Amino acid sequence: MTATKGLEGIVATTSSISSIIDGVLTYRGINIDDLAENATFEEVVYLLWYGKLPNRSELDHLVIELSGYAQIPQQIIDQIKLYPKDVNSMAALRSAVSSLALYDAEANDMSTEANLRKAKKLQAQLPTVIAAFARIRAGQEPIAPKSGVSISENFLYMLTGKQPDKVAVEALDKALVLHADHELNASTFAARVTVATLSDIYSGVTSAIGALKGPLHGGANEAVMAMLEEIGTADNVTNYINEKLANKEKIMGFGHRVYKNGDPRAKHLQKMSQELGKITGNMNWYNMSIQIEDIVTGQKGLKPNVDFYSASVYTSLEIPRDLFTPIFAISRTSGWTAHILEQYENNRLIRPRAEYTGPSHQAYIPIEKR
Ligand SMILES: CC(=O)SCCNC(=O)CCNC(=O)[C@H](O)C(C)(C)COP(=O)(O)OP(=O)(O)OC[C@H]1O[C@@H](n2cnc3c(N)ncnc32)[C@H](O)[C@@H]1OP(=O)(O)O
Ligand SMILES: O=C([O-])CC(=O)C(=O)O
Repeated sequence: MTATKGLEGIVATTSSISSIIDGVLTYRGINIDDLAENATFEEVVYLLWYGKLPNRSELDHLVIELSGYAQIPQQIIDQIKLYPKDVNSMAALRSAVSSLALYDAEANDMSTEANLRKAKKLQAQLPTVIAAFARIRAGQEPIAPKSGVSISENFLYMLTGKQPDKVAVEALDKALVLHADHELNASTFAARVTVATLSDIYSGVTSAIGALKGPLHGGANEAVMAMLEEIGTADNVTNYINEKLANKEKIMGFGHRVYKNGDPRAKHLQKMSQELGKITGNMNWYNMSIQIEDIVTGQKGLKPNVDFYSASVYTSLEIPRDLFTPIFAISRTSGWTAHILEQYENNRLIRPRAEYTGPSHQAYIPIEKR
């Protein structure tokens, strides 16, 4: 038995949800470029769950259904109020989502209908949890979700208490479309491993949130913004990046396990970053990002991934830095739950082997002789 470090190149499951073939990403066979240009997030959520695009009435129904599930139990709000004010936002989300199961009477109902319903509740409630967390730590009361409104609009409304403008809603919605699913990424794999024991969907999504939190995965978008803030202005970019590369440090938001010639999602986020920079009148983050890309791609051949330009996009939307990864989780809940439902449909316990590298033939030494 020989281990493959990081399971690189190992095909661990079949899936009909999303594919990355020759650098092209599709959801249910539809190119991500088409979805980014044309689809709303709810259309993509429907596509991932049901395997086809919704017609008008199916889409309208899903928007109403999701907004109908968006309210979170008072006990979750009370619990968030007890969290330390400076707690890590992904740790808060992980804890709150785990707790949602405690207040769902069908949390352990494993029927297909109950699991789809719980996928909808999770998709609807994550944005409410994150907005409530952000307001509570700022000393404000949480705002209840509106009914009949899209996830993007509702999230920005619950976060700020104001009706968000159309540009912001559309930008967030496109970002959610772009982050919704990505084959067998680490957090989706974590979700599938968890539910393959026939554990419940809340456990699967909680595992996934824990995996997404890390800076080698979803946590990179926040790390990118921390880097941009540390650099400060375009004048400092060259020295900063050259020094990092010389020290063999990783530049967050670059590189990918699967894409070696570039992440097809990055160009959409780059364009959004530029457009939002023009609208807000602050091109600093975009200009710095372009300069960083030139140096990192020029010197290392590494291309930006989905996390790189999403950092400046969310900053232009005035979203606090530590909500970037939770927003990724809002989007990826659609993919996680689609994969969990697919796993249940054709389940087998996921249990690989390890190549043992420890000592062998060791004698047991009685404790008094050690
Ligand atoms: C949504 C997402 O999860 S997208 C990914 C988000 N993560 C990041 O942006 C973090 C930065 N990037 C990385 O750490 C990596 O590129 C990963 C985790 C995305 C992929 O990792 P792997 O496929 O395991 O590649 P690995 O880390 O082994 O890198 C291979 C080589 O490229 C280098 N490299 C990879 N990424 C970077 C980077 N961002 N900056 C500098 N060098 C890099 C490594 O140092 C390594 O060099 P070496 O062979 O000289 O040791
Ligand atoms: O697929 C991966 O390894 C990481 C990624 O880009 C994603 O999850 O969107």
